[in-house]
Amino acid sequence: MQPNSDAIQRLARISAHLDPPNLQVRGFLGQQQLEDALTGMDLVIIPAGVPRKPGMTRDDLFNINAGIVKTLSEGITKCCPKAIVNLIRNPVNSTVPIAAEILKKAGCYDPRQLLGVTMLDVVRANTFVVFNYLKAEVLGLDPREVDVPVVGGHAGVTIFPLLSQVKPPCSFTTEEVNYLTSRIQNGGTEVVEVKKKSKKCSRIVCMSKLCGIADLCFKAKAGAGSATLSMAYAAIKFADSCLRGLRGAASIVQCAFVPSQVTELPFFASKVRLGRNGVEEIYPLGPLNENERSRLIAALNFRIEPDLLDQFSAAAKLRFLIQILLVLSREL
Ligand SMILES: NC(=O)C1=CN([C@@H]2O[C@H](COP(=O)(O)OP(=O)(O)OC[C@H]3O[C@@H](n4cnc5c(N)ncnc54)[C@H](O)[C@@H]3O)[C@@H](O)[C@H]2O)C=CC1
Ligand SMILES: O=C([O-])CC(=O)C(=O)O
Repeated sequence: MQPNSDAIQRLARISAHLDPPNLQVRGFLGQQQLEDALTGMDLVIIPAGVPRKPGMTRDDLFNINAGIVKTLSEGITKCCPKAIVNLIRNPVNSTVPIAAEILKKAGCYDPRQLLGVTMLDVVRANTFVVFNYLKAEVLGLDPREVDVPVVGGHAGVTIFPLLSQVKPPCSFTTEEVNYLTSRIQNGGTEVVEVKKKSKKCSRIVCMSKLCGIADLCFKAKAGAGSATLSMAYAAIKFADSCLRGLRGAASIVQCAFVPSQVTELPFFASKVRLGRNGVEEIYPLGPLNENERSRLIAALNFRIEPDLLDQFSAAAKLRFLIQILLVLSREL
């Protein structure tokens, strides 16, 4: 649904019931109110964009969503150049570099302030690990304490759970690692796709039944879009961490897709420490086991398909996209 101004005002009125009582909720609509919406902001969260349909990859959204990133990033450079930006819109792996180029062009790029939101991968990873074989219960762990770092990016094999670094320490069989990795990497697709009776699905449903969560995650949207409520949860969790960092809280660590020197890729999701300036510290990958080392090589070698390159060249008529091509060619 494209919201009209009534819908926006209704949403703002409903959201005004949220606590704390001094919270102010205001609704803005369209390009003409963009500056009013952005002026003075410390944190800008960008979920606006088109979600994928069954059969699409996140990269298929590039051409549509890149334009929205451009408009909003330009608004940020004008109205709140010091704001921390949380980019949710897909493809995160490409929209973050686009935003970086636009911010650079406007002379207000601070790599500490641009964060692609990969929190949903971590939320999924934590949940799947907790449910998987009821390990948390068996081991007497508090599920809230479980923390699975997910690094790399936010698409397919670039979503890279570090299962050897789960806290509190857990050990997994090779079968469990394969199952969990695939489930975490395909979490978004699980929601987007119409349920198929494939062998893979039956296996996962069967394993889910073992964990008492029979079929909960399947056919969730069944062709009607992508994850919304779990994304809202992840977005709030991540934004809250950014805000606590901005207020000076210590030791706020989350995973995010950020400008990076951890690998040779210019952008990479890692554990980061959040603070008054946004990303204060990017943590190295830490010790990887043999399996993770080989999977990481697969993720780093991830290439865009030739037909996607054609789409990129078509879009390159626009000047900002030419800049992105340069970034992507360096990245890929
Ligand atoms: N980073 C992540 O983990 C996740 C990212 N996503 C991405 O978030 C984006 C939004 O997904 P949903 O919320 O499911 O879609 P949705 O269709 O439910 O909502 C998108 C909203 O964006 C607005 N919008 C569309 N074009 C716009 C424009 N030009 N300017 C301003 N607003 C515009 C629409 O009016 C709508 O309210 C998609 O790109 C999706 O792939 C979704 C889930 C997880
Ligand atoms: O899969 C999608 O299109 C939406 C998304 O990024 C996710 O749910 O992780």
